[in-house]
Formats: sequence, structure tokens, C-alpha cells
Amino acid sequence: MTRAAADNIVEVRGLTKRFHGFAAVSNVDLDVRRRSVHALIGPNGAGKTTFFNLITKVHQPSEGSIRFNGDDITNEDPAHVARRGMVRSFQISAIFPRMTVAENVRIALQRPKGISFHFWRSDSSLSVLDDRVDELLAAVGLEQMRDKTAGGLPYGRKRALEFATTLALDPELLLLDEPTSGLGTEDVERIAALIRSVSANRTIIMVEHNLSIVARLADRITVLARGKILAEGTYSEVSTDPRVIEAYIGGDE
Ligand SMILES: Nc1ncnc2c1ncn2[C@@H]1O[C@H](COP(=O)(O)OP(=O)(O)OP(=O)(O)O)[C@@H](O)[C@H]1O
Repeated sequence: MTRAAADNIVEVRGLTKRFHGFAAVSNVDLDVRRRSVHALIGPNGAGKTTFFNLITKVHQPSEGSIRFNGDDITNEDPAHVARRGMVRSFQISAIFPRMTVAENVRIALQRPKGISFHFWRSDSSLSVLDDRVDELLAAVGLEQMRDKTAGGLPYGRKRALEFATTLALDPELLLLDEPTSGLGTEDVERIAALIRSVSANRTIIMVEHNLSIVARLADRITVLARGKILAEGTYSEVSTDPRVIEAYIGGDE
């Protein structure tokens, strides 16, 4: 591994995605530093979701390359990429609504990359699993709701549960797709605190429209507009960049 690859968990070069000739992401070069919180912002239609879909390999790039931990993953399928430790969160559909909160976390722990567990294992591994379920529920503030049916939780609490099921996979790189969207102030604060606490020992890339959250959490910010990188830097750098101000004012946000 080169020195740059050791410092950067993700290295993207010349990444382009065209849909019927329209470049949703165009010639993007992006490095994500290990153990940083890296935010991707930009007006509607800037290409943020497409970029997430490219690096998680939901979409195959039209051009360019993607490295994860120094390995070229450009031609890998999404399941392989997830097994490498790149996990995307905030897909509420991933929650089983008829199961309890604790059962949802337990199932996530039994997935590949979660705690290795089989039903024929001993009671001691069962209790290890229960301990980990309780730890994860405590981490997201759901310990009081462990036996409630997941489908009946309020929206903000479902988000917290989804966070717990994602953390169960112990991702090295966590991709958060608008983690605070649709949440009330109290839940936004809870999720922000959670992102901060889980960022201590992993890398996070997040697409986030709430710029005050970006300002508080992100070490580095990439601003996309019309599929291209417009600016990159700290919040104070990008928020004072005239090109960024123009893109936001000139855009539809
Ligand atoms: N599957 C697709 N087929 C055709 N065009 C697409 C497809 N996916 C995205 N696009 C187009 O690519 C552009 C970028 O879309 P994308 O969803 O990546 O932007 P975004 O920055 O995530 O926007 P938002 O903040 O509104 O979610 C848009 O013009 C969109 O219409």
C-alpha cells in the first residue's frame, strides 16, 4: 500500500457516470481520509446520491476508478464491497417491523461481518450476542424500548434503530445518506451526537442538507454542483467560497 493509500480509505479518480449521455457525476477526483467525517454537499441534482451509488457499486461507473483501502473495487459487486466494510445506512426498509427492537439488532449481528454466531453454538456465545445487543441499544438510546415492536416506533427512533443495526456490522466506512432528514430538532441532536460518537474509530461519509450539522461534524467537505467538484475544504473554507455561495443561491435550495 502506498503512503497515500494508508492515509486515505477511499481514493476516487476520474469518476464519471452518464445516464443516456447526461453526466450526473463528471470526472470526480476525491480522497477520503481515514477516520475522518467527510461531508458531501451541494444543491439538488448535484450528483451526491449518484456518487454514493457509484462508490457502493450500486451503479457501475461509466469511467474512472475507485479504491477502497488501496484495493481497486471499480468492478466489484455491492455485496463484496459491503463485506469489505463499506456499509450504507438509513434505509428504513432494512428494519423488520413485526420484530422487536432487540430482535432486529440480534439479526443484524448474525449477518456476515456481525458477531459470528450459529444456533448450535454454546450458551456463552448466546450471552455474548445478548450483551452486544444491549450495548448497541444503549449506544443509540433505545435500551428502554428493547422489547417494543420495531414497526410501532416513532420515525426518529426507527432511525436510531437503523443506526444500531448498521453498527452491528461494524463498518470500517459508514455512508450516511441524509441522516437527519425528516427529523425533529430533538432527534437531529440525538443523531448528531451519535454520529460524533461512532466517528471516533471509523470513517464516515455523509450526504447532508442540514448545513449546521455539516459545520459541526465534518472534518472535510466536498461541494458538488452539476456532477463536478466545485470546492473542497473545511466548513469555513467552503462556506465562504463565492462559487459555493453562487451555486446555492443560483440553485433551487
Ligand atoms: N438513474 C438515473 N437515470 C437518469 N438520470 C439520473 C438517474 N439518477 C440520477 N439522475 C440524474 O442525475 C442528476 C444527479 O442526481 P442525484 O440524485 O445524484 O443528485 P443529488 O445531488 O443526490 O440530489 P438531491 O440532493 O436532490 O438528492 C440529476 O439530474 C438526476 O435527475
